[in-house]
Amino acid sequence: MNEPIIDPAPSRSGPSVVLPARPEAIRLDAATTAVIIVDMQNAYASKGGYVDEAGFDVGPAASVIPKIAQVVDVARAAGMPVVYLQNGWDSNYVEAGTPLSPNWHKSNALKTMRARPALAGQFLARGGWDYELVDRLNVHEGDLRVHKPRYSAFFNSQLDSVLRARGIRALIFTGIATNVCVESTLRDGFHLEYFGVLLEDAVHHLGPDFIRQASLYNVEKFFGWVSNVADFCTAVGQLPPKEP
Ligand SMILES: C/C(=C/NC(N)=O)C(=O)O
Repeated sequence: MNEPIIDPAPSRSGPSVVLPARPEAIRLDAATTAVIIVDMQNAYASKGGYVDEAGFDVGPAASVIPKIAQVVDVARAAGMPVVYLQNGWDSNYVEAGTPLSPNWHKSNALKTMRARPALAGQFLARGGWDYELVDRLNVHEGDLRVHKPRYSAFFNSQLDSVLRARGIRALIFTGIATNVCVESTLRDGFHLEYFGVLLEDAVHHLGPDFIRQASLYNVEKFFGWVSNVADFCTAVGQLPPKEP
C-alpha cells in the first residue's frame, strides 16, 4: 500500500516535492511554503545572553545554527520565503506588560532583570545586542523579519498577515525553544489552518530531554509533522532554482 502524502495546497500550479515526515510525508512547493526561524537571537543562543544569564544551558544551542543555515540556503535557492522571528519588547518594556499580565510574572528575562538590577534594560530590548539575531545567520535582502512580543509569533504580530499576503500554507519550523516559542507558534498556526512541520535537528529545547520528547510527540500526534534537515535539504534541493 502507498504511504499517504499530505498536500497543504492541492490547487498549486508549479513544481512540488515530497518531504518524508512523521506521521505522513508532506508535499511542498516554493510558492506556498515558508521557513520560519524562531528567535535565533543572542538572548537564546549566545553566552552572556538572557537564557545563559537566567541559568539555562545555552551550549547545545550552537549546534542548531549551522543546521538552520543549511535549511535557509536551500530554501532561498528555491525561492521559498524565509521568515526570521525576533522575540522581545520596546526598550521601555511597555510591550512586556504590567503585573496585570501573566507575561510580567512568567518571563524569565523580566524576572532575572528584576532580581539582578545591574542587568536592567539588557534582555530582549529592541535595539540591544541580546535582541539581535546571532551573527552566523545572515539575513539576506528579501528575507522577512517579524517582531513578536509573546511566545506565540501569531499573537500581536504581523506574522499571519505576512504569510497570508504571500499565499503561504505550510510552515517549516526551526529555532529555539522547541517547547516554548516553536511549539506555541506551531500550535497557533494549526488553529489558523497552517500545516506546521518541525525539523527535529534544527530546533533546541529549554529544559530536560523529556520536554523535547513531549514536544515532538505533541507535534507528530496532534499539531503537525516532524522531519529533519537532511530530508528537507534533499527534497527541497530538487525544486528548480529561483529565477533571478
Ligand atoms: C523561555 C523563553 C522562551 N523563548 C523562546 N523563544 O522559546 C522566553 O522567551 O523567556
